[in-house]
Amino acid sequence: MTAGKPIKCIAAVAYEAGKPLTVEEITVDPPKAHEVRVKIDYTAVCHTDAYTLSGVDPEGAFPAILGHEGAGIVESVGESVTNVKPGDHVIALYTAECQKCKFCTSNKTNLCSSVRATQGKGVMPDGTSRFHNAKGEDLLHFMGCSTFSRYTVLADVSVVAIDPKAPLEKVCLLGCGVTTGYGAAVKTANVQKGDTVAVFGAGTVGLSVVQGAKVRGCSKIIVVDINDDKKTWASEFGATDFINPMKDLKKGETIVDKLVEITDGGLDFTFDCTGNVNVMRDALEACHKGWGQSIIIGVAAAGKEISTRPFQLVTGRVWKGSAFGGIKGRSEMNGLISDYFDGKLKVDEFITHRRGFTEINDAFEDLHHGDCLRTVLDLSK
Ligand SMILES: NC(=O)C1=CN([C@@H]2O[C@H](COP(=O)(O)OP(=O)(O)OC[C@H]3O[C@@H](n4cnc5c(N)ncnc54)[C@H](OP(=O)(O)O)[C@@H]3O)[C@@H](O)[C@H]2O)C=CC1
Ligand SMILES: N[C@@H](CCC(=O)N[C@@H](CSC=O)C(=O)NCC(=O)O)C(=O)O
Ligand SMILES: [Zn+2]
Ligand SMILES: [Zn+2]
Repeated sequence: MTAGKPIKCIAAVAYEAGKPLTVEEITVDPPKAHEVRVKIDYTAVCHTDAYTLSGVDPEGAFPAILGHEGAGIVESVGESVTNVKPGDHVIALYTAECQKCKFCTSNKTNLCSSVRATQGKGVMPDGTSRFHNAKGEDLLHFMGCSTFSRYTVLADVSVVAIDPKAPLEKVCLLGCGVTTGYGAAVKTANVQKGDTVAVFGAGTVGLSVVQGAKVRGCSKIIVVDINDDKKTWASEFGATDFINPMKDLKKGETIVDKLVEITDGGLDFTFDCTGNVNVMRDALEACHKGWGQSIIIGVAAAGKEISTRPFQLVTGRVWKGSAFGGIKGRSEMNGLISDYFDGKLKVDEFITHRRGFTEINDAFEDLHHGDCLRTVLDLSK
């Protein structure tokens, strides 16, 4: 009934950096060729949404509809869409997978170039927006997803159909945080049985690295976080040790000294899940000489740069990065859903808060409290 027509629906609009979102009625245009319109049922708020809203994202532009950790049901598709159909249950993918570009066919990366340039400018691949406010002004898209709207339009390469038995109110988390951390451990780093691992930052991303390391049988999984309240979670997700650098170090001792001491020379793998460039340096320098690898996952603000003595790299430590855990969304998401059904991948455990969509600004507040991993918003409320 709605196919081919504009839809009026509720959305949360970020009009200005650093200001609360405005929940209001917007108009969502029908999908054009190679586009899909999705009714979003559930979305979580990721730290990256808060990062962009704060104004420190070099790609952040306003007014925009943020949100990228969402799941819903396809309402209609534009011409030439073959990978999904109306009624399919889908997860939005901020890392597209066209399966044709130089990146997708390289078998070296999950980064896809098909829509990334326009995605970074907040528009659809044809350079225009599908969102308009009541004044008729265009609203920008975000990360190719814009899940903070009851209806959104995505490029077909940015959508994956999933097993309809998967509960959308839970697996929406596979749209970012859980997949990112888990994939960073099992794909980007490809940690192995017996490896030693340190994870800096015990949010959803860091704790998902921990569960990946546990699945692979790593011998030591050390979580480093400045908040003691994260200790119980760390242990529940599989950490063997927890260090709070604010209180667990001797006078004059650094976190690098401590980690190197308790691991007989340093770790096989470390992961930054904080976005703090000083932590990124510590994570690299805590790696074992000769082979230790440090994976940067955290997103740092505009203008921030990483540094270390080149000698750290000369002597065999490796700095790597990971986006969306190295996971190719369209090819590999259903594998993660199977792991979830088989009890190998924890997802539900990250949902500490649930709210109606109109409470979205409270969900951003939740992020700043130590008792929150993810708040899932119900778009029907
Ligand atoms: N590369 C990618 O594909 C992706 C990157 N990200 C990025 O990953 C990072 C983590 O995301 P998420 O887990 O959602 O975020 P959270 O904010 O939930 O987790 C970060 C954790 O790090 C802790 N922390 C802060 N400073 C330090 C420090 N100096 N040393 C140790 N721990 C510290 C925080 O403690 P406290 O709560 O007390 O501040 C918090 O527990 C973010 O930067 C996010 O933008 C997210 C998804 C995908
Ligand atoms: N826009 C930022 C970069 C933000 C960033 O690094 N995003 C991550 C995902 S964060 C998800 O919560 C990512 O996958 N980056 C790869 C990409 O292609 O965007 C900036 O310009 O610094
Ligand atoms: Zn995210
Ligand atoms: Zn591609």
